[in-house]
Amino acid sequence: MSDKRNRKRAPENDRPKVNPRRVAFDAINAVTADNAYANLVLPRMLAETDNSGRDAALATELTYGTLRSLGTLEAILAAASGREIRQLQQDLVDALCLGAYQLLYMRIPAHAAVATTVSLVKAAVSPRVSGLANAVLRKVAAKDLEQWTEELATGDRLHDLSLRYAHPQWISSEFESVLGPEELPAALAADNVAPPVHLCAKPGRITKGDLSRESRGGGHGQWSPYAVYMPSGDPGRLPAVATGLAHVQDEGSQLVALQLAEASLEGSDKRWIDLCAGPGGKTGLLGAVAAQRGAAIDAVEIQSHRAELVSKASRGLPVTVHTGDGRTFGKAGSADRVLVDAPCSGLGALRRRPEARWRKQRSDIDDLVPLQRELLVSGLRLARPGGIVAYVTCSPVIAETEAVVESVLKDGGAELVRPEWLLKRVPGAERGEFVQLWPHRHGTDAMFLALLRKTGNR
Ligand SMILES: C[S@@+](CC[C@H](N)C(=O)[O-])C[C@H]1O[C@@H](n2cnc3c(N)ncnc32)[C@H](O)[C@@H]1O
Repeated sequence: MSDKRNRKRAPENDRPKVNPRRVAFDAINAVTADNAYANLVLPRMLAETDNSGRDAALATELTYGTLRSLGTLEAILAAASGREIRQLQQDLVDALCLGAYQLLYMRIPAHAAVATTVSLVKAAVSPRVSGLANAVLRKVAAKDLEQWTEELATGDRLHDLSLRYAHPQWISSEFESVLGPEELPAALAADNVAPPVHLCAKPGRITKGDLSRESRGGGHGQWSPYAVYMPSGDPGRLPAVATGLAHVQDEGSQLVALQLAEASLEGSDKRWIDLCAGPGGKTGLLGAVAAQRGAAIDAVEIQSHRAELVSKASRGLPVTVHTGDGRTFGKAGSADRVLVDAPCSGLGALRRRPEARWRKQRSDIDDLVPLQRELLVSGLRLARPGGIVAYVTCSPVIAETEAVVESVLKDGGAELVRPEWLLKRVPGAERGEFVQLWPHRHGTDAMFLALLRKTGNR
């Protein structure tokens, strides 16, 4: 076992300097062995080991890149070692994947990648298996990624693409069902590129220009009127973010929230409900828009710690946060606009969460669909006749997007509305009567939106 759990935090001045490969190994091992999330565990480890600048960038590339490519790396390591990868101890697999990633995906010379990984295995796994590590990595180094993926290709198109772009085959298949075969490689490739941080300049609180200057030249977003791209650095350190004038939010998430606010509506427009609000990105943006229009929002979140995040995200805005179940919340017919940003598989945000694709299973989606359906039904119950409901997921998968909407529409009392505002701004976002954004087309997460109008009593 690695000794990471025993490493105590040393006083500031005599903290041990830990090399970036060891930090990456510890982070990868925390993800594979302890189910940690890389984006939470790595920044903490970097801070604890005083790694910053180029060392931190190297540790981040090694950790994120290795985790993203795990399935492909394991397949190559299995072929190179001539054994099932599951037969090896987890720490050794992690170190071998880290070494293979450097050999196949980075421009690190083979002798350096092999030597540093063998040293790491000696120190962090066991000297007994360093010979095995050396032999396996030398075999991996004998071919480049192209040659390995050709060697492991089966001729099954989806299998071969999934291996090449490091996705589980079932995810490739789900994307293909929406996109078709031609665009699939681009969609898979886009998941392997870390996106810039997207900021949202809350309307009426700070301008895009001021936020862009504060974030040292972050460019204006392409689609959302409030988006600023932050090229590098910690957004939490920006005064505008620290004081709540701006927040971190994917541009696609901004667009779908704004589409709810921009949908045309006759009659009263004062009471909005955000039915699945945590952690509060959309509530923060919609709260700022509501403040400008004299409307108010009830934000509902079932998990209390996430409800606290919503309160923080909407400080100073006309938002009341409720910890509760969106399926039973509120009075029927009481809302003018309702957002149902349903819990979903998150397959539209794989580029942000390096390990996520290997953790999810198709059955997770089947488990979510009944809840998604109930939340949408509740959203329609809460809307007044003529009121607007936006059903949103951060996933393009048919079962949790259009299939949910179509099954709810069958019950009557609602009709689809064309999301005009968004479709005019964003070319290539039309998916039948719905919106579908994509990382490879729009540089946003793959957000889905259906806009519905309540036509009668439900
Ligand atoms: C996709 S996230 C929402 C993201 C959020 N709208 C934002 O933009 O930051 C879905 C949220 O719904 C919450 N949730 C799950 N089941 C719920 C329920 N029955 N009622 C209310 N919230 C629920 C989850 O805890 C999660 O925080």
